[in-house]
Amino acid sequence: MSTQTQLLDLPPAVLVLEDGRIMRGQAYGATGTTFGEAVFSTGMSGYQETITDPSYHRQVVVMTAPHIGNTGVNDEDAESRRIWVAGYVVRDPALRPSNWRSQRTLEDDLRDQGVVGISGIDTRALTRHLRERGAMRVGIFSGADAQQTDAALLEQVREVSPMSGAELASQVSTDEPYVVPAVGERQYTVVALDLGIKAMTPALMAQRGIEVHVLPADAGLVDVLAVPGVHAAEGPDGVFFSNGPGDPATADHQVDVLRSVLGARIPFFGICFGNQVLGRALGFGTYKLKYGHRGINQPVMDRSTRKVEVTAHNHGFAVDAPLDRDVPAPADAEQGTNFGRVRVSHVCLSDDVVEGLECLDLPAFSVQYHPEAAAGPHDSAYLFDRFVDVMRTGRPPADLIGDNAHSSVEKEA
Ligand SMILES: NC(=O)CC[C@H](N)C(=O)O
Repeated sequence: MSTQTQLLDLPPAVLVLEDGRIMRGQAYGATGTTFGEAVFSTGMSGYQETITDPSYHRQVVVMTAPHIGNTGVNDEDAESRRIWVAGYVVRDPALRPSNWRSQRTLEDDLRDQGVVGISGIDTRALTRHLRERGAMRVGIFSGADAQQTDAALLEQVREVSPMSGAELASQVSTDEPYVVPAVGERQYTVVALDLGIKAMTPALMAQRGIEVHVLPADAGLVDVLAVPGVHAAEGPDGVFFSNGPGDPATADHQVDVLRSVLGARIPFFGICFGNQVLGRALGFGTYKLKYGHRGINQPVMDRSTRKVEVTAHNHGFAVDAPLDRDVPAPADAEQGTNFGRVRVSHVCLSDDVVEGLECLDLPAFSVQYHPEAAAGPHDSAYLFDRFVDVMRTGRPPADLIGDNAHSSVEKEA
């Protein structure tokens, strides 16, 4: 228990993992009860972007950095309209934020939005536990709710539905389509399917002259094709599938839409959930990682340039595709499609998890991590330039390596 929070006589709180491990602390944020999947994030900064990332819907996030909240929160850095984490676990929350951009404390926002958290937790021990046993269901109970027997609390946790098999994109997606205008002259029009999109993604596209038409997760091929491109004969110049919460094995609708998009040779880029949907559309499976990748310091290699990037991650599932060779898309034999060859383009250097896919015969690619880097390093911003180059030429990304070095907005800046 931290001395800082101990001094403050806060209501008690208890964290109960589905395997029976129980940790005690103090109420943080809203007081009450919450459930979700316990996962840990290793980012030392960027907590505001983390909690507002819709991909964290139904997840209780444990922060491994011991001090959280030091720079407060502001009206500019949120990645969506609200906080999505189902619960928040910290060791030593900052009692008084200090930053020129700070407008409120982190705890104010958690409390105002009804997000139940817990502080004073030995987050290092909890992280090691999750790393050894895997991500699992968890409950946080605080105030009066903490006054139940451990057995009663555990029983409630074990009734929560697991992340595997959960379809959640429709719960976080926009209800209505909206447009993010291009900065400067409009050069391309892209349809972005909102499976849990973060604000930084359309912003980075807009900076590159892209007008982004964000559509709800249940949009069909007809809706996609109804958006006219600047150059394309029919439909938009490109299609993008965003990050998002839940199990990609449930995304059958989006897989069908994407198969049609690929069949029409419309340039495609996907991030995170979008990468998993591309994997499935091409005929690969997805699987659940033991404890996932979450944080802003994961080493990934772009295998076409052999450059290593430090990258932001938030994923609990991954695509099951062979690393050692290019393969024909399994869907071609199984579904009668004609997608051609596929390559794993990016790989995580910590554990060899597939971090990107590219088609060798179609203008389509995706990454499992977050080039929009909110929060995180900017090493991977070139992928948005690669998307522009793929739209400009209509060619597979591997044909263009070298070209994209010339079109970086960041380099011009
Ligand atoms: N950030 C994301 O898009 C996450 C994708 C998926 N929900 C996963 O956990 O792997």
